[in-house]
Amino acid sequence: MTILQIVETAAAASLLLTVAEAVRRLYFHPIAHIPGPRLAALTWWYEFYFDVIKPGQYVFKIQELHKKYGPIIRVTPDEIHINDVGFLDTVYAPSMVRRDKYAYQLRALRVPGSVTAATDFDAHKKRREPLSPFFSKRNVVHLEPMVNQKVRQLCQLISKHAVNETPVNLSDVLFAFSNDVASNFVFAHQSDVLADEERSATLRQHSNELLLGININKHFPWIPDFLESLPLFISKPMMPPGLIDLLELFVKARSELMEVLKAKASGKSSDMPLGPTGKESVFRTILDNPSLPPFEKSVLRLEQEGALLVLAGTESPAKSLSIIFCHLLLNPSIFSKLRAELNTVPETATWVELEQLPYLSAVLEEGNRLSFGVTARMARIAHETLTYTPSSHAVPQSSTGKSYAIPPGTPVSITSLSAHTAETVFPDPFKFNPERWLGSEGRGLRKYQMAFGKGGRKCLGFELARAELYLAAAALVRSFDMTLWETDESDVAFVHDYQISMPNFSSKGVRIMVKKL
Ligand code: HEM
Repeated sequence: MTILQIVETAAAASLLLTVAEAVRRLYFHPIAHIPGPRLAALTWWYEFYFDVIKPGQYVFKIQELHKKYGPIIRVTPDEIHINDVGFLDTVYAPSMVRRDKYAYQLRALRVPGSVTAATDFDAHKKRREPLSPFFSKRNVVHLEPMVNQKVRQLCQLISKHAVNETPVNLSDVLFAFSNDVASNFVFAHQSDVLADEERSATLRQHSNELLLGININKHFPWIPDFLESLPLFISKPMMPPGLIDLLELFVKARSELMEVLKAKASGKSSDMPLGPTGKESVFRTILDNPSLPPFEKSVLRLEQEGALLVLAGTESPAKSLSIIFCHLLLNPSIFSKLRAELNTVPETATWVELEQLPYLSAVLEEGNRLSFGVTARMARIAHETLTYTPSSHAVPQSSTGKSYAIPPGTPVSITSLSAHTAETVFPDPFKFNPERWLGSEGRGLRKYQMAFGKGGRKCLGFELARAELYLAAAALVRSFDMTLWETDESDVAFVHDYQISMPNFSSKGVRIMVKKL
């Protein structure tokens, strides 16, 4: 056989295989009966187009596709999306129901050793269980003075701008605030990004740049794999600054871990008051856990766990608070009502006391709803056949009411965009309207709040995030008169999906002018 014949045979064979696979996906695939565009069923390039070429748009395209194809659609060759909040509890089932995560989607995150990246139900449970007491409400209450100290520092920084009559980039300083809180909470050390406003701005910008690469990581994981496999002096000039920051975060997590290992080996105990977990840091919690096997305690895994906890704990609380303040300042009557309610409690009110305030709680719920939490599809995989029958919340309303069997092993998701804009539960969904969360009807809406996820994989940092939101929002509203500066609603609008919501690329963040009260 000549080389030409070999090439021709190989080309013919691969063409034949491609056609056979296309036919399988269209007609013989276990989800071939699910409606949707033929291209999405045929190839992941369809998703790639709306993820990367039309940047961060697939989540919006999916909403459009539902209008044409109904409340259940096939969004990639393997995956289903459902636009029906009546099905939320089935997809994001409670923690005792076996649901796996979808490995393909986790490629975006690049922290395989973290709790959030454990695809298998049992592996996830093993990782999450030792962490849970550290992130419990009791332990967050114990660490509340640390959060309060950061809130005071935040207020002092903003006060300086009041004196100098200069604008504050709230997005930057809130990023520094939540980064410090997350680092100090996880590592039990004193991180102080808030002390340096310029550094805060740079870190937030780098973090944005890292997020902008996240959709490419999912489609082409070999690109960051390749970069990371090279010696740093070669790869560093090619890396986006956010990836360099991430690698530095791994190094920081590793050095924190080494300190903990040293203290553990020497039997030295902490001189800090230890609180309900009896553990000083998250690493100590994991290392002392008797039921975790040694490989779960390896340095490589733990540095990824530490880095993920800081990353997850930084972006989202900062984003929610920026969104909340932008809407409060666009709606002065809501701001005044909130301040009036806050003035009914002493300035020293604790987080648990602030939680009793209905209007503050409603403002935070509404801000979290419009933050959309994790905006990417967070698919879950059931081990049993699921049956989807459109509920009264299905979008569009199904005229046939036809049921669909979803075979075991199929990734299924309902995005936070679908859930938070469901008109049957959130009428006029893009309006900032805290009133909708008030009273018993308002409380009933909480089961549709997806900002923190739902079920066994719900946000681990939920209580810490709530403490930050209550304490920071209350302090800022009570301490300052504020107006937006060169900022409008478009600076907090959900325009691109990069795992979290992003506004127009030209946005500089939420900026305000302040007067100290
Ligand atoms: C407003 C603030 C926050 C929001 C909106 C938020 C949102 C979310 C969401 C939606 C998930 C589920 C992701 C999924 O299903 O794949 C999640 C998971 C997680 N979050 Fe948060 N989060 C916030 C704050 C925090 C904080 C402060 C921390 C820790 C310091 C944290 C740590 C985590 C971790 C470790 C997970 C993975 C849990 C697991 O897989 O078991 N989050 N978060």
